[in-house]
Amino acid sequence: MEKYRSIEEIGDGTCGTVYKAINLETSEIVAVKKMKRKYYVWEECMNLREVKSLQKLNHPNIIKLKEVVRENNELFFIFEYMEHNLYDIMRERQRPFTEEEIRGLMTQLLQGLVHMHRSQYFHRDLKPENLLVTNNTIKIADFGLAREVSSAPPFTDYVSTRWYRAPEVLLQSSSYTPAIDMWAVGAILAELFTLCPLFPGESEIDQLYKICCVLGAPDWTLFREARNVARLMDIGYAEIMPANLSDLIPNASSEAINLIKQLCSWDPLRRPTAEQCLQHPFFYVNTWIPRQLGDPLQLKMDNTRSQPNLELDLWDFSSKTDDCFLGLTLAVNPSISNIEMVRKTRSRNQDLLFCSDYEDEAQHSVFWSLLPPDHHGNQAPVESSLSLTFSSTIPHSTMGVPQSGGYRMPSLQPNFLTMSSHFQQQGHCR
Ligand SMILES: Nc1ncnc2c1ncn2[C@@H]1O[C@H](COP(=O)(O)OP(=O)(O)OP(=O)(O)O)[C@@H](O)[C@H]1O
Repeated sequence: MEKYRSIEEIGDGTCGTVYKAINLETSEIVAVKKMKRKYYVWEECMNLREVKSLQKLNHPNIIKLKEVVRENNELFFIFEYMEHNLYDIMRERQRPFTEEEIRGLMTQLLQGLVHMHRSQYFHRDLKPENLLVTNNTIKIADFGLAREVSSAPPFTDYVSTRWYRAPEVLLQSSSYTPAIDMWAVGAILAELFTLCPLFPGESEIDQLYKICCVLGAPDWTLFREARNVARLMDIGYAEIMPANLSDLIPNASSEAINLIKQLCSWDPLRRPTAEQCLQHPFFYVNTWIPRQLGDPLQLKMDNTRSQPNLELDLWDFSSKTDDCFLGLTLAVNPSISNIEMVRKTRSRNQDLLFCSDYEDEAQHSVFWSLLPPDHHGNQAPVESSLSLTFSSTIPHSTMGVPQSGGYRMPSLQPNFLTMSSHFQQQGHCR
């Protein structure tokens, strides 16, 4: 890692800490993700989903993995650097995005997804934090959970961010499809309009409940797992009527509302693919006349937007060794359900998101706050240091000698480096 000097820490995720760094040989600014767990053998690194998937995915809207370096049993991913993530952009935003801006972002996201799904991968953890943005270009990042479509179910090792989690995953279906990414796209699309998450569940049950409040109860004749909703939530789910999405997202055009509705379908089979989305009229609207914002719900510009907790599904924890999260010791348990059922009063409308009528009583509504609370072995001796370069634009260092444990991929060019503690000396790495 001696050719990289870290500049600042820019992200701290579940699997790794991300630093902005400079390549001293080329002066290129990069993002270095230092994985939190140790990696003692090179094969283990190359089996990581992030490596396996990104190595195959080459698209302008998918983050580029330039190099993988293992040094002192620590693993570093070198990515192209992006200036922002969509979460920060939304949090800091003072005014809503225009529909034109949203179209631009969504088109790119969908194009990246078309490529990913066509390449037989699905992401499984799409969320605003994993969408990186520089100069209006958006790129999908964090492939730590990516899976091959063809890989055999059951998929029991799923760890994703609750607010963007598809109902079939919440309902513990063990064989889900790329349609779970499309659900997340629907939730992100809605959020781009309101700058607030559409389904800010505080626990898995609360998550399902909030989905019910917006979509209404699922039709179990069409969607097999739907009957679990009633069992899990201990409610007569048939009584929950859908909310009017146009009330929840008053600044969205009818085309946008229609697309969100399709993407956020209970039944994964009803969700459009990324390719189909790009054909949706939402992407062909030239002019749009904003609707009157006279609804009880006013769009709340909320800069104190919080992050969802990341949950580890500990009872379903995979025994597979290639999962980056196996090294984690931190588990955040789902918080208890905190559904607030209040009477619909004008005075609270600014802070509350209207959800749906409840139990057929017109004056009763279910709300949740638009201002959720903030929550959001011994070291083995040094044996080798090596890296793989994924981009031909990076000059290869030829220092050092190949180690016997070195792993060579047919399509990649190994780039062996001498061991160095230079990167760690910057005081950023743990
Ligand atoms: N290439 C990059 N350029 C700039 N910032 C980045 C880059 N990659 C990641 N980041 C920042 O670091 C954060 C964490 O990165 P990443 O999601 O890859 O880590 P993680 O440990 O897998 O996180 P998670 O907890 O979401 O699984 C991102 O949300 C983003 O803000």
